[in-house]
Amino acid sequence: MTAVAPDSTGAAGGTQQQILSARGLIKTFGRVVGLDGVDLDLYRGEVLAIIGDNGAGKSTLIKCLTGALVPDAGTLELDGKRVHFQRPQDARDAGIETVYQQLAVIPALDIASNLYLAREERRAGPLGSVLRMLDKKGMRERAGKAVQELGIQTIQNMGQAVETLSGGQRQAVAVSRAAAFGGKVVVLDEPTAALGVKESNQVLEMVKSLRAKGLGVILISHNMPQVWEVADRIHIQRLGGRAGVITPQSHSMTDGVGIMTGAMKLEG
Ligand SMILES: Nc1ncnc2c1ncn2[C@@H]1O[C@H](COP(=O)(O)OP(=O)(O)OP(=O)(O)O)[C@@H](O)[C@H]1O
Repeated sequence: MTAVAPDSTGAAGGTQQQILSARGLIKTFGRVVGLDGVDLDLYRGEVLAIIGDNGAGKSTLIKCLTGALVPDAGTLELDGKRVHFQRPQDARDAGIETVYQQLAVIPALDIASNLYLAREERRAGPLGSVLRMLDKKGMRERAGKAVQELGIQTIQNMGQAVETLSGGQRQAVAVSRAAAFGGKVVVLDEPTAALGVKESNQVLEMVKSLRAKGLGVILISHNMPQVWEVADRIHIQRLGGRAGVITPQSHSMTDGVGIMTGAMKLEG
């Protein structure tokens, strides 16, 4: 399905292919309203940032998009088809990968093994035996290619244990894993929160590479300068609802914070 990105939200201007579309998502926790009817649109080859104050519903929203929570009401379409995710694996199988702040990597395993966690590739055993063997060499080669494609030059050896990597490099492994298998959408929850300036910049460069590969990227962040640097559009959550969608060109950081806190209202 091809949809035209609304001009008011500034997405690249022309026709853009919509990957993900959520309409009227509602999620309550007892009497607490997490989401009160939220719409979200994501296009191919764009970075959509989600910003909002604490408790605005950002995590609840991405959990509903990635199968970690099942919304009480609302619809989700991926590539124009209705999807109903009951668990994270459903979203992953459909092409949505999530990198949480607490990284889903196993420190003691090497990079290639982490990339292929729960997706190990096997090859035929010696002399055509029916026993299939783990294709370690093949996995390392392909892992190296995935990491290289994202422009992560600092990781040299795919056999290196992840626990010996820096924070930024670990994040890079998690993002590579998502990019190598996700195919369509990568969701990053505060990917730079625990990183220094140099490592944060590396992660932002990776985000740009994912976009250049045509993936849709959703980036939750409290770091406004980073959001204004990397996002194509910015979805603002406030009190469980979508307060508006802006772009770094249409609005300043001060405006964004104003909309987040309710000090400023978007027209229309
Ligand atoms: N499992 C839960 N049980 C009860 N209430 C919840 C649960 N998860 C979220 N909430 C509530 O839903 C609302 C939205 O929370 P959410 O975590 O989505 O916000 P957030 O924007 O991600 O906040 P933060 O920036 O602080 O992480 C909050 O009022 C929160 O207390």
